[in-house]
Amino acid sequence: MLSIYSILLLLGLFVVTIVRKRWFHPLSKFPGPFLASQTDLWRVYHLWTRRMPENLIKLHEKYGPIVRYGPNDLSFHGVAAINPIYKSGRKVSKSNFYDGFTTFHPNLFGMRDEELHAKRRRQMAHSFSVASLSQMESIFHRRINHLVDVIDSYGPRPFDLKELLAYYTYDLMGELIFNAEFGSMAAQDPDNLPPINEHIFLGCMYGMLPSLLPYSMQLAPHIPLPWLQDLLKSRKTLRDQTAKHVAEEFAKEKSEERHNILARLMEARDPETGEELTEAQISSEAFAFLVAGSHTTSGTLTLLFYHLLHNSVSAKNLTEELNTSLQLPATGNEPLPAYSGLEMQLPYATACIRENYRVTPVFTMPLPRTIIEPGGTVIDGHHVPQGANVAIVNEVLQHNASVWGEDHDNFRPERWLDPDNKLSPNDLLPFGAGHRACIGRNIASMSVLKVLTTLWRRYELEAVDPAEELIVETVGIGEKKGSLMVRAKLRPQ
Ligand code: HEM
Repeated sequence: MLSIYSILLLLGLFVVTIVRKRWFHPLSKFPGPFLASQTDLWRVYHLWTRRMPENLIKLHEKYGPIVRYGPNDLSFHGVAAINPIYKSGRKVSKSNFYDGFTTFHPNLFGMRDEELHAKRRRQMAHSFSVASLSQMESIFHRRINHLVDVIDSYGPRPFDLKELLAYYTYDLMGELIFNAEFGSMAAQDPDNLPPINEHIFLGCMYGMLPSLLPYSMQLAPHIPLPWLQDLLKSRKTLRDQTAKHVAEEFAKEKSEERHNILARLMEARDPETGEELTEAQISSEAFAFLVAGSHTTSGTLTLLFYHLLHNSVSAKNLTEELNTSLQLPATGNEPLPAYSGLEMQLPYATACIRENYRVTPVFTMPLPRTIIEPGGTVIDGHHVPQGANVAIVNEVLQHNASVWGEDHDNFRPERWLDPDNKLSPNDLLPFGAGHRACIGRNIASMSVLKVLTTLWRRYELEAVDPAEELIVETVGIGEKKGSLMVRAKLRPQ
């Protein structure tokens, strides 16, 4: 039994800890919810609600440009914070949040060692360039034509566009990365898709409780929660499949010319040292591509189609632009136009895509950086001490009324085309910023523009429920809640 003195001592320690964290902590001058200043569990709870970005937007409206949303964590919502947080080189580094994503081997996304990252990025960058991807454009076209065939097969019947886009993206990634046929569009069975968002959820959960790492990762297999065990099993399956595809590619004769990311990575050399990537490194990167690139792209496309299907002005303007600018027969599986130069040719479609990234970005997890500069640094006019974690949640930045106006909640592509109010795409962060920005953005951009133009040009799409309200749920990656049921009619020639 604890004596009364021990209980009083524990109580005293408890109170001292609370007082210290709230009033004597290096971040105590920054406002925020009381509970957030005390425990990381506050953020875990908000992640669990699937509404973290919305809640952070409200907190910024209440507390101003900086919110202390964790004991050692600050969220910023001003454009002026982008450069010091994401573009100041070695003054900051990825925080221990990212350890939640590097379960076995470090990969480009999760690695915190900046030297290692710089080397890996040098080795990989060329494989993701537009020039390199242009040689793989036929893969995009094959996958889009398969999507078109499936939509055609529905005739006047309604179908879930969100689901088809998920199959399209997953199969695209399979062929683009591994030259493999994942077959999800052919099967049209959602159970064939790996639970990628759940992987992200688990990664964010681990990462938001960094003091429990690595115990949480070691304990997880022993926690008898069926959903957790299923998730760990499917994560292992995906990892094993990835390793198998990589091993197969390594076993192939090197003489034949191959155009896929894996083949490119096998040929890749560090331009400074000539060093190659090992099979284990490629395997862990390929796994990360599937996780980082599949649902992000299909989720983005789903939201884009939702906005266009529920916004008659934008829908009409887009139809007009595609009819006049795109020299494409509306029907038939003719070759799709090349990506290069397409954005310039289609300013309205480009504005729609940009506006979708602004109003409903999918990569909504905080992207925290730790200040490593001795003496701290100045962000948006405020001194932040060394050791603090600082982040911008892109949805928070992109719903800052002082930047985007009072109508920031509305999908209005015209805002990007207004010559009197020049907005800068650099003030958006859908793909992050600086040297850790998305390496796969060219793949995503090609997919989004090609799928949008092909489907919109070919079909008159109609939402089954034109009054459906949009709900986005986010587990670090956001997605439209529920299905996106549509009907498609071939446009007249
Ligand atoms: C619409 C689709 C996509 C979105 C919105 C997106 C968003 C992002 C964001 C915001 C980051 C920065 C994370 C940070 O600062 O911590 C990132 C990084 C990354 N993304 Fe993407 N991404 C998309 C598609 C892809 C694709 C298709 C791939 C791969 C095939 C990919 C692979 C990666 C990798 C490897 C990183 C880490 C880069 C580094 O740290 O050097 N992403 N992505």
